[in-house]
Amino acid sequence: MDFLQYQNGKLIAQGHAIADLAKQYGTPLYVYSRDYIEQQWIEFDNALKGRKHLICYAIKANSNLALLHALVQLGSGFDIVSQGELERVLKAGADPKKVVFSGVAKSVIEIERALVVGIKCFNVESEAELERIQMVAKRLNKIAPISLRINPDVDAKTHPYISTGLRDNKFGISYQLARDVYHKAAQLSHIAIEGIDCHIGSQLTELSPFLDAADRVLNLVDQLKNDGIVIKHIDLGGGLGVCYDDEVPPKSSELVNEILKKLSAYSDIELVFEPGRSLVANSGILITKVEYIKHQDDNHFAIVDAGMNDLIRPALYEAWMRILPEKQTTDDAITYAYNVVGPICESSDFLGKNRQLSLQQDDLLVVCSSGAYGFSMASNYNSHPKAAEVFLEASQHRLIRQRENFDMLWQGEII
Ligand SMILES: Cc1ncc(COP(=O)(O)O)c(C=O)c1O
Ligand SMILES: N[C@@H](CCCC[NH3+])C(=O)O
Repeated sequence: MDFLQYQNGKLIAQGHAIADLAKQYGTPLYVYSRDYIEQQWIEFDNALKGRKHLICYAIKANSNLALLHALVQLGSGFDIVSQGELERVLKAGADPKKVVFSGVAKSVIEIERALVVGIKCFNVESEAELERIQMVAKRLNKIAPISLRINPDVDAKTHPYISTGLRDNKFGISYQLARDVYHKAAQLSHIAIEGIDCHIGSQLTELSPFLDAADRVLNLVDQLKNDGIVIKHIDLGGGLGVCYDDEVPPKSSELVNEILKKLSAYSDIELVFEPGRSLVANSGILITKVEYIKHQDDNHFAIVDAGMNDLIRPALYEAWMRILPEKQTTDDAITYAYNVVGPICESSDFLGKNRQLSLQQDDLLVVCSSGAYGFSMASNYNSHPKAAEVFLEASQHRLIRQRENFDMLWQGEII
């Protein structure tokens, strides 16, 4: 991670000592570099210069309002999957005309709200959803802009839980049916066909699945053109992977360049991307404190104050995330192969296994690459208040979400 390095044996994030951040804000603590996020967004955007385009950041990756506001200021659009996410982007100051709405289960109320605020487009995931949008739009006397999310049946070559473009996945409309559903959409009085969409999965580390999916989408665009159905934008979703360990995913500019080559004959069509992880994962760290060390039989446990309630990726996908000690390990240090485990009463509650570390009680550890699908997937399981979040902005840092207190834990409950 570019913004983390050791100086005089201490871990520093963008000029700030991890130990000082932990002291000021407490642990567990999420810290994000605003500069890093802006840099990723600008690189993506620059690669698309000269082409009509929109980057719709997928806010499920990290939906903190300060982070969203930073992207609003850059001119970003947003990909949302619920009314909660819609309200978040509006609160952060987003232009609804730059918001695309994905997700397989849009309710009547969600559709109504999106129509009232005037979003750019619904990414429709089933024929039944299309009918519902028509029904709601007719009642409100509005025209609903739509894309069909195509399930291209392409193997994203990623973890099965985060693969979304295979025929057995619940997402999108099957490639074989899509043309007929477009014909149906064209007949509906309160539907305006705007685009076509696909998103085949997350943490993709190769270009070929993106290109295969794009081929299938373009094939459909051609067929639809022959049928007299005009597609104004192509949305190729998100999914670009990041380096957690030794992966070498394509850069956003590489992905964009290859896609632009494919789309050279379609220069009048706007290009939309929905990156999430690639913009934010490596902007973020989770700082946690060692509560206890336990050497038992052949096992060495570092029991820390952050668990699967704060960061569920290791428990859910056995995801490997780099863990760095705040104090740099010296050559003569005695190390053990630690399982770094959290406070939660589940055996799957670990942040990392078999990590060679030299540790003592009260030491700090940093879980790298936790800017995406970290806090946004956090829960209050075992009644732990959620962690605080901090933004690093150039040489400053500031709180962007206060640590939850106990009153917040039972807010809304009735005895
Ligand atoms: C529809 C849609 N768009 C975009 C994304 C963002 O994906 P990623 O964070 O892998 O870029 C997702 C999540 O996988 C998604 O479901
Ligand atoms: N939560 C997943 C990514 C899911 C993407 C959403 N479709 C992860 O942490 O890798």
